[in-house]
Amino acid sequence: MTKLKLILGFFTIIQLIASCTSQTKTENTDSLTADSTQIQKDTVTIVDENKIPELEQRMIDQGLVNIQTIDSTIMVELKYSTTDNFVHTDVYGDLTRAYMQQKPAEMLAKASKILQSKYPNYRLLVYDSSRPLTVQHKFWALLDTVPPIKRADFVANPAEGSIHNFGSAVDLTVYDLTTQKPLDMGTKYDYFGDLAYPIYEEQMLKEGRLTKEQIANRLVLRNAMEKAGYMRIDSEWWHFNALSRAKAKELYKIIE
Ligand SMILES: C[C@@H](N)C(=O)N[C@H](C)C(=O)O
Ligand SMILES: [Zn+2]
Repeated sequence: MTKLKLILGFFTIIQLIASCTSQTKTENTDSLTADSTQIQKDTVTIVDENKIPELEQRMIDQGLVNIQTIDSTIMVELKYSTTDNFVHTDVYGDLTRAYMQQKPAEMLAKASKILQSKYPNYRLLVYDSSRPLTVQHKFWALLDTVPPIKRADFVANPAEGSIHNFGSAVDLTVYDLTTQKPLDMGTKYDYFGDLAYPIYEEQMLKEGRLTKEQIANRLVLRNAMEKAGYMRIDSEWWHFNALSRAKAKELYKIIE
């Protein structure tokens, strides 16, 4: 009997300790939320929403603007700030907002308006905009299986600099609010092959590798961007330049 009491007492103490610990964790979570910080996935990772990431601050200091402050309907999902990209690495860290030089950002807002005036349920979805030169070097080095002459179709040579490095190029698609999905463009973002080339679309259609609908979807994006003054490139349906590389170099400082 005494032995049984002792065992019961022992389990009661263990339960008490366990409940105290979980209460402390809940209290901590509550106070952290009130402080506008977050606990992610119940781990000890604490994100301070008020702290501006170092890369973002550098871009602000260079005069770049958050495109969503110019047009809040533009959607942003920086793929290089995730591992869902062609290098399978998060190369942007805590940068999650998209920045551009003022004029290119205004041109993007114009494209967004043009798109929505024809298709009220469509939104521009930005995958990348300003990109530091250090990241451009990484991309170039990682694609070393492709000869430099062809590689430049997919990743601009860092020796010359990408127009992204001057805050004047954007990678994007069209998002449909009705289906809650991006439009089918025939390839994923950063698919580096013939199927992504706007100049081969007619040929790909004839060969049955792209459908009429996929090409029409690309044209929805391209028409809005070109009407706003953006220029497409031959090799990637998602990439648009606000101005030439020479003009970008003349007007803007490179993002190191
Ligand atoms: C890497 C890809 N998303 C891209 O933006 N390519 C162009 C050519 C660039 O690097 O400027
Ligand atoms: Zn691009």
